[in-house]
Amino acid sequence: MRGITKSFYGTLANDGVDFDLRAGEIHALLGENGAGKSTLMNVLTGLYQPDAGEILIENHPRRLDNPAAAIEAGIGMVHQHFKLVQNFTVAENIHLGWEETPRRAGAAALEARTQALSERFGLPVTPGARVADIPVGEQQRVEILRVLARGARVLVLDEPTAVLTPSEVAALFTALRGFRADGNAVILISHKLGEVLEIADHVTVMRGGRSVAQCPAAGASRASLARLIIGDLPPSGRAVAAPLPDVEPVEPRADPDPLPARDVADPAASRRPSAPPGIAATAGAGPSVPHPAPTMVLREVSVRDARGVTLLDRVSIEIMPGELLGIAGVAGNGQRPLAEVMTGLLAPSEGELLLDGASMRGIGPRGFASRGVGHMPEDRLRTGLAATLPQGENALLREYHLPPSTRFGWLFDPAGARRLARGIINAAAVNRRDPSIPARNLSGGNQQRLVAERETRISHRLLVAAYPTRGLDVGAVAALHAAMHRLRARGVAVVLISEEIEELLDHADRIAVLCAGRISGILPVAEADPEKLGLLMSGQSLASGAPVSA
Ligand SMILES: Nc1ncnc2c1ncn2[C@@H]1O[C@H](COP(=O)(O)OP(=O)(O)OP(=O)(O)O)[C@@H](O)[C@H]1O
Repeated sequence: MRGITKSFYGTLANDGVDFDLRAGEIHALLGENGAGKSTLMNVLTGLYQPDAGEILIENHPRRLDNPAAAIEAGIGMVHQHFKLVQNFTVAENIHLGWEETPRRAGAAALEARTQALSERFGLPVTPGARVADIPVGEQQRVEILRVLARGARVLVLDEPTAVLTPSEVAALFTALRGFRADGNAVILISHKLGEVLEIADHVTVMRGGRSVAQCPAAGASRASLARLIIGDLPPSGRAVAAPLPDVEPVEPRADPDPLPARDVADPAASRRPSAPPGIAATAGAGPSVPHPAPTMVLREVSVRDARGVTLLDRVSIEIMPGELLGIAGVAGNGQRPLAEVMTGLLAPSEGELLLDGASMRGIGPRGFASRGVGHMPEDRLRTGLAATLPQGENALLREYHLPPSTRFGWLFDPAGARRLARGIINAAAVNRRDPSIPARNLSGGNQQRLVAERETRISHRLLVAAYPTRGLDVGAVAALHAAMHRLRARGVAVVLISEEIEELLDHADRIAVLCAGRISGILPVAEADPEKLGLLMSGQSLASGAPVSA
């Protein structure tokens, strides 16, 4: 790619980018949120037309007017959000819209062809299974097979490991190495520097819409890559907006209803970050030390979906003030319903949920929010944001009915609302500060930053954060972890749902493990290690190694 320039309504997303890819390499494309990585790849795969610059394939200029033209030229991309038809089988998805699909072929023939492709590329799939019924890791293999089946020689992957378990990551990397050994090339967009060092041959770093460094991966370290990504100086380039000079800093929303003194005998003790009371209690605090009341209690909470399938099965947890509770487990084992129950989006089918000792029955998400419960959902674009609304309105979603968006408790104050929205956007460090930009036009990482700031602001009792660092660059990950610890130090309870054991061991006070909708164990972090957590995640109990009884 030579001198690729692409702007959106005055934002220069790519500014004269040069990018070289060689046959037989895995090339990592790195850069902070909003640096222009996805835009560059969307140009390469024919989704966007560059304003200037050209693409050369084997030294010949090539116009890629649409994704079909890119596929024709041997370039295919697997996006972060999969684009499969959930109700179709794996074989049907592979053959959909493919000109080599034989006419009038029955299901058996398509499945046999799929099986052959699966073996050829070393990507195991179940040809006859419905996509909705297979795990995310397999859905990703289907997406990759779709691209490879069409003869791709360049495979572009956008944060492919964000949704994979460690063993799925290992299997993916084996397949990518095989693809490389056949003389093909892979471009990998990633924020996970450890993985980049493990798999990549070459690295290109983007900053502010420009390509600022290329180097071999051998000899690089996490620290050296992080420095190239964030830079010693503030990010340069016109794609990154300076903070708005006229914006006053906004304070987190104050707790309108602080805990009465009798609930917390010694507020200082209960809110001491280094000694979360949940652990102090199990460590044998004497009977004379009054225990603080838990912030949230789930008692035998079950959730069933409309078809009667059990999503959560008699979950009991107490979350203490100032405690960071990690939730480990393979995604899809009840994380989403658990987060939704804790934030009022789902009502328990059975059991009881208490916040600060009071039943939350019949109280919806807005009631949870106004009592100080924030939620960073796993699906930021569909659940966390109104994608087509301006980012300023998205920033206000939790506070549009409160001052300074309103006066006298009922009168909407447009100037106050604008001030607050701009303050939130600033504090979120979103790279584009114009409040009128639709949320969907922010880069993935910047969408996540906006949700994080909006939700931590209102979390004066509890923050439920599901996979909150997905898509964030190294600097933003550190900022988010710091924000969680600040909440914890103020006595706010934090629930961190993550698939990354390291993240949980580094930040949590206790770790609960979800497996098949049940809590298979809860460990103080001092007693947890990857092996024990792995056993619990697969439904074994720690004592006997036997499966947890149903
Ligand atoms: N369709 C669009 N309309 C308007 N602006 C866009 C559009 N797509 C991207 N942008 C802007 O272009 C810039 C670069 O975004 P891009 O998605 O390429 O970043 P990225 O490096 O992939 O970031 P991330 O790591 O957060 O995914 C951002 O400022 C973004 O807001």
